Amino acid sequence: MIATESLSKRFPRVTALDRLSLDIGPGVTGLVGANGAGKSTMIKILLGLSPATEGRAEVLGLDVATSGAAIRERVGYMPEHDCLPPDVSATEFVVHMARMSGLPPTAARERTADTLRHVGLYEERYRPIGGYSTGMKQRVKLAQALVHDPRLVLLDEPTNGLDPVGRDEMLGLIRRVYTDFGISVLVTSHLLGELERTCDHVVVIDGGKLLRSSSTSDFTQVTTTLAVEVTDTDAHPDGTAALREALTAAGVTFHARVEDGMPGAGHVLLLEATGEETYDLVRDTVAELGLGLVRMEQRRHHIAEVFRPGTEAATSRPQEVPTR
Ligand SMILES: Nc1ncnc2c1ncn2[C@@H]1O[C@H](COP(=O)(O)OP(=O)(O)OP(=O)(O)O)[C@@H](O)[C@H]1O
Repeated sequence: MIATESLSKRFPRVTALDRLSLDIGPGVTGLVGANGAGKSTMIKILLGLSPATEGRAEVLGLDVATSGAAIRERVGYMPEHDCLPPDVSATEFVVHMARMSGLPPTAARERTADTLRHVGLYEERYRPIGGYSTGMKQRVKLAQALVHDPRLVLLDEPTNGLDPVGRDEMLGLIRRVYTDFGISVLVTSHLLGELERTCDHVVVIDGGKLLRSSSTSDFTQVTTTLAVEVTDTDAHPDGTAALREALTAAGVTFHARVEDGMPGAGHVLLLEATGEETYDLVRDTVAELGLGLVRMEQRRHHIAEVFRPGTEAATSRPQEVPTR
């Protein structure tokens, strides 16, 4: 879908992209990086809107340096910033964009109705955009990127400004763009956690340089860390401490860090599992102490660790890439 070779973009005072070589196939790909990492610059180059300083890039087999117009016919683009006219309705705007992409009037109207329905805009689509919420505006921006039935869409920070529910809905929509319509997606974000759930492949850039490009499952392989949470009892008012003591005596190694557990339960102990026998030992020790086992789970790596090598990100909340 997208291939770049030693792609660089230098502005007078900053190198936005530094010899980036990438090969992105079909599916949903996340382009992750802190603010200023070079994500928007990359998208503009891929659309043929901004020339690279060095290197080359191809989108759908077309050279960005010479085939910008042909690329923009086949690729949808959702820009980061608000670019919607406040005085027209979503229907009028998206029909206009469909016509601009070359669709005849009837097809443009039909495709607009379908696309707005798919992004979850119904009766509101006849009201002026100026009165829309941020979430509705983001949906209109997504609809205009999809209306001409492209093979690939480039979405620049589509979850920006959305609350957690709106963000989840937008991520679900993005996933369906590929699963339901077969349109591949390149989506940028500075929130690592959200792309972990949505993307098949993740590309991480920092200061214009490629940090890592892997399938999401490679990023999130299981670790040898076991998280265990138990309840307190009358006999053991601090069940977590009792379990820790018993397991330490049995030779189990613990991570220095503990986490807060569920309300009413203790802390979450993080221990090193050497194999199946560690699970058995934990289960038997919990039973011997008469504690309640709230959870015992093998931890997975999180994409956030790319930015904090050697640590284990234990949260499932979206994690912001540290700003440099
Ligand atoms: N037209 C320009 N002239 C000069 N510098 C620019 C220009 N466009 C971008 N830059 C710089 O290039 C770097 C990368 O910017 P870019 O907008 O691509 O980052 P980003 O990862 O998309 O971040 P954000 O999400 O904040 O837009 C930044 O340091 C930015 O200031």
